[in-house]
Amino acid sequence: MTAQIIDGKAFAATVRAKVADHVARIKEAQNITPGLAVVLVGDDPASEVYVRSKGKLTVEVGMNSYEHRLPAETAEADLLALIEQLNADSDVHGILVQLPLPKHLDESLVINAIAPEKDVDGFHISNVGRLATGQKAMVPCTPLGCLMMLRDHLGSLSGLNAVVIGRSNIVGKPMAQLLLGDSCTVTVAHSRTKDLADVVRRADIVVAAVGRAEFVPGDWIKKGATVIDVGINRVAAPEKGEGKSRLVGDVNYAQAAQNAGAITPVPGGVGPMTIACLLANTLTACCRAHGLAEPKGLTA
Ligand SMILES: Nc1nc2c(c(=O)[nH]1)N[C@@H](CN(C=O)c1ccc(C(=O)N[C@@H](CCC(=O)O)C(=O)O)cc1)CN2
Repeated sequence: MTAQIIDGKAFAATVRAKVADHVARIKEAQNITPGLAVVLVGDDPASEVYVRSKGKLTVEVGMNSYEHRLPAETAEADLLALIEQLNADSDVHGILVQLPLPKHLDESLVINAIAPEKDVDGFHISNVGRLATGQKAMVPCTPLGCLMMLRDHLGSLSGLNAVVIGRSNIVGKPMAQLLLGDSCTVTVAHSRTKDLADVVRRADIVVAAVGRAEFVPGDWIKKGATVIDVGINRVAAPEKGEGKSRLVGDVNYAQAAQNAGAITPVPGGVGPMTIACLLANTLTACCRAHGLAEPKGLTA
């Protein structure tokens, strides 16, 4: 069997088109433009790229983009004051603080300072609790993107065995909650899971989010399973020339594609869905703030 490729780049483009369509309609009917504020502290090169891309795509879907770039040595009190100001700004419907933050800043304190209804990353403790208890929440973008791709590929997920490898607060735990919400039987596996290979071999859905290059070999994948690879790992690629590198996921793609029914590639799988879902969440936050109907198919 050679797996069907789940093209996250193409799917993300369809999500952004739906967002753009809905934004145009609320602009026309309500004279409201959703606004997203992105805060970048420091000069981490990867974060720079992601923030630039977020700003560009926000404008492309017709929303207002507000970028706040602060120096790496910014005091915590100054960052909290900026968040306070954004919380109070009615033109700003979504606030995102790009992670990771410089070491001297307390990530939890900063995230929990964002008004929960503007927390388009879904990392605020109140959104975490709401998702875990099945209440309306802002849902973290990466797991939301994975869920959208799974629903699009499989239709109903009800009754399927799903394994999430990785238990991070940002991906593993919310992913498990979302799969439970769609009536999967969910196992959350991690580095201390006994007989991990056997656990994965029973799964109809495998979500790999361990952050270790090609950690999951192909012979762990059940025939016909759907594999969602969240990992983005840069590894040396001497075959491309001296000092060159390439991106790989947490799954050995070439091997897994022999067994899986469908699989997301890296790059071009889950990654592009993260930003598409950020835009979807900003639109959702705007609709909730103004008591408007929420966009269909763009939330959990
Ligand atoms: N506040 C947040 N910080 C971070 C998040 C987040 O969701 N919220 N996620 C990551 C970074 N990230 C978005 O911020 C992100 C990562 C990767 C991609 C992506 O499209 N990757 C491409 C490959 C890119 C490359 O060539 O290097 C892909 O997978 O195809 C988008 C967004 C950490 N911080």
